[in-house]
Amino acid sequence: MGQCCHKVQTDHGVGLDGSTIHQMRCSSLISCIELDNGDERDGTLTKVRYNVIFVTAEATPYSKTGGLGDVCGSLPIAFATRGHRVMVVSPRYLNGSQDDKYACASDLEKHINLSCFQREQEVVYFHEYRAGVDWVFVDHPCYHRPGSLYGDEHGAFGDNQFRFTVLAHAACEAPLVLPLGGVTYGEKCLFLVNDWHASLVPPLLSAKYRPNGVYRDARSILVIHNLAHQGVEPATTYENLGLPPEWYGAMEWVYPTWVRKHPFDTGATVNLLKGAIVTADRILTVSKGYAWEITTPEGGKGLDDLLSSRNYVLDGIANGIDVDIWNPVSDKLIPFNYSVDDLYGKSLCKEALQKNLGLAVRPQCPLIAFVGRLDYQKGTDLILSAMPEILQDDVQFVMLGSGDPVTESWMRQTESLYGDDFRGCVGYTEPMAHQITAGCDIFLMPSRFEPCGLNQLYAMRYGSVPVVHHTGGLRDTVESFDHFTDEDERGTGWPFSPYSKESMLAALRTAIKTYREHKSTWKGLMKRGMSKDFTWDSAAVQYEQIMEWAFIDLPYAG
Ligand SMILES: Nc1ncnc2c1ncn2[C@@H]1O[C@H](COP(=O)(O)OP(=O)(O)O[C@H]2O[C@H](CO)[C@@H](O)[C@H](O)[C@H]2O)[C@@H](O)[C@H]1O
Repeated sequence: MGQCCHKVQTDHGVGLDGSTIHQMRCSSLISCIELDNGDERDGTLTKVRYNVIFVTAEATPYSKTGGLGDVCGSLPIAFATRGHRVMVVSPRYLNGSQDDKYACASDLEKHINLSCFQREQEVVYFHEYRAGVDWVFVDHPCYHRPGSLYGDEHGAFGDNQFRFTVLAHAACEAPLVLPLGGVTYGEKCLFLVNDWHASLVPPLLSAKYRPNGVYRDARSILVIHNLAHQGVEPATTYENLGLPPEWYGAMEWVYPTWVRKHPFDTGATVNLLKGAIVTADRILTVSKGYAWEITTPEGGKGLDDLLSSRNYVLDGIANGIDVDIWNPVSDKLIPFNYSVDDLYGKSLCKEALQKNLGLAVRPQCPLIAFVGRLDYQKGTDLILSAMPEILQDDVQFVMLGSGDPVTESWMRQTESLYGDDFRGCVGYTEPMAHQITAGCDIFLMPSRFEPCGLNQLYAMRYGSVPVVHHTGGLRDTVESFDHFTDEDERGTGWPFSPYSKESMLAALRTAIKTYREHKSTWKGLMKRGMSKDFTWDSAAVQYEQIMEWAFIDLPYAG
């Protein structure tokens, strides 16, 4: 650790509850965390310190397929900055091509046997202490294989239930057995379990640990980043989970009759996310809008009744972003830096992007971008169907993403058809994502549903004006601009509704017209977006409130 910028420094001190404080404590109100680049980050200290255990399948910079990785890579650091003791437990994925990401994580030489899948499964823990956070990686041969985190070119891995059952069991043991910095986290901790991959943690606390007198002082919060993925497997796999037989009801989920395949199909499954919804002490989603949507039949993906029945512990907190990584003032991945007070660099970024993509360098031509996973959720079908009409206008359009093979080949075909105006970059790299976000004028995000969405936040921070479907977190984070009523003083973009090609085209046309004909209005939109507070700080304060409530209530005991 480097020298702290403040006066008093207690490196690896001992907290009120006897646990080790790794970060520098500078005064009673400010804490200071050293970041990867050597910079320090200051934060206001929390009033109550918690031992927080994030359990997640992804955490940048180690692993990422989407927004879950971004959130679990940056929110833990925000918590640590506020004075909490924070551990992140995720798998140690080795796929042969990016294994160096774990190079700084050392083997804790702690071999633990976990009881699941009818035998003892041995795991080992690796650990890196970085930016005030204990990053703990669960090592098991099931995480060592080529492909992405959840599958390969043949589809999802067939043993994902096994892989994430192992993760949940290992995460439950970690606070008890790992003396990080010399002291374990202990039983009085708060598990923040993210999505279905980590969802077995709350049932394990309730069914396995608490009846044996362990974790009676712990609490769990389920954070739903995406309800579309629930970890559903045949009911016969229940015995693999390492839970007592009498807890089957908490995990069971029965498909409605119309989905069943044949008359003897009972529809019975085990659903890991459902198990967590039943047993977690609190439930959070990543925006208030999505928290409401998942209690409706349209947005509940079959779990709306259950979620409604737990409405009193359900809440939404919009994500922040890593404002150090996504900062146009200092971003090293973009060719020119700029700020809200000096936007000249943005026009240079646009020029560089046009050159880089082989598009005509035309400063006045509106450049529209889409960056995201090519997935049903992201509404790429709307873009596909509207593209001929979009390109009738004098605009340029760039798409970056990978995923659905049909959309990928459509992107290649469209590029060969509309080579002058359209670029379809199949794949995903961080430098390309940053360059497109900085270089475009209009950022299109027509997601069918969007729990929070990060790309619209990145876009606004980079002065690119979002046009989004009016749903979930997009509705919560993009403030609608209306030049008739707002007199150019409010609004950061154009949310459109309903979900249709026509309404998306109408919003895009308004954006294009504003860009072309109302330059000062456009600048206002850019500047208001860039000036918004996207830091994790306000989200972290809201999380603390939920944690406080979780500890006031008795834990879920069945
Ligand atoms: N092909 C690709 N491969 C790898 N990375 C890619 C990629 N395409 C895009 N990305 C990147 O992944 C992130 C996507 O974040 P989002 O929040 O928009 O969506 P995602 O649906 O993954 O996350 C879910 O979780 C987040 C976090 O809570 C919610 O914001 C969101 O609504 C919810 O659907 C961005 O950093 C983006 O640039």
